[in-house]
Amino acid sequence: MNDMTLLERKVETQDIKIEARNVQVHYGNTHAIKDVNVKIEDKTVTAFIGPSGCGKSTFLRCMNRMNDTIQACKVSGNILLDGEDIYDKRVDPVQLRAKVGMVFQKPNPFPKSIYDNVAYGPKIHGLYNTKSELDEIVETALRRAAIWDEVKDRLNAPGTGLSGGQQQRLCIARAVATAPEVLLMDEPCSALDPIATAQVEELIDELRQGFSVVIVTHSMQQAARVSQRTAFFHLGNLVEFGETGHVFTNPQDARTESYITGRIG
Ligand SMILES: Nc1ncnc2c1ncn2[C@@H]1O[C@H](COP(=O)(O)OP(=O)(O)OP(=O)(O)O)[C@@H](O)[C@H]1O
Repeated sequence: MNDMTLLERKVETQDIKIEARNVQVHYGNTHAIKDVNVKIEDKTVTAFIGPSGCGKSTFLRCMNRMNDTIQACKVSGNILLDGEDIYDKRVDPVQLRAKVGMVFQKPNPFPKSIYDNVAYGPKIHGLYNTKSELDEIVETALRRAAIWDEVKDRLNAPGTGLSGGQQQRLCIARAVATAPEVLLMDEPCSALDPIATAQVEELIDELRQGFSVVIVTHSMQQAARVSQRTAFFHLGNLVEFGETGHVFTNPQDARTESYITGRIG
């Protein structure tokens, strides 16, 4: 990794999209997230890194209340989206997840056509009036996910018939179709080959023009390639958070240094 390239890749400070205040997560007796405070910027890619089991996915799932579906999971503290607490009783988690979309580790298209995979969200959220408006939403989402040219002639074919990398870009199109403001990605490339990984990484860089993107990754190279901010978690603590170049070349905490130099993890 080229230190200078990383240090030179400065980013402007953007508006804060998500702010976590004193967030704690327990699964029964397991204290998975310990008093985490962090500000996630808009139009920025933030990478969550850290050893297995440190709480990266748990914290990611807090940001669109995916943990609500896990009975043993208890979340406390506040997570604010544009200043509004997403755990407020008045917030509908289904509406929230349209605003804060998620892409999972394994591509998981619905057993439906390519078109219907992307149209699903706009349909349940009533985001269009006419069929031609829906067609446009589907095309725009597929273009944003850099897969339109590969699927435009077979929109009625099943999504599950695409290659792994294409399926993952279809899932990104599905998430993008509800016009989210934040895109959460939990190891989105771990099931992909190097070419598909490179395509998705390029796409992540484009998506940040329109969204705040948060990505969990086991690959420090990937974090360095795609993100402008990096958060290092260790045993449920957010140990270090800052500009990616600085976290990788000049870590402030000995635990971060040990991890990035391969001594822990
Ligand atoms: N559904 C669950 N039920 C009980 N404990 C859980 C559950 N999910 C996660 N945990 C525990 O919470 C802690 C954090 O797990 P989490 O999956 O968030 O870590 P991670 O950093 O994403 O790990 P990995 O990199 O291996 O995916 C671990 O101790 C894990 O065993």
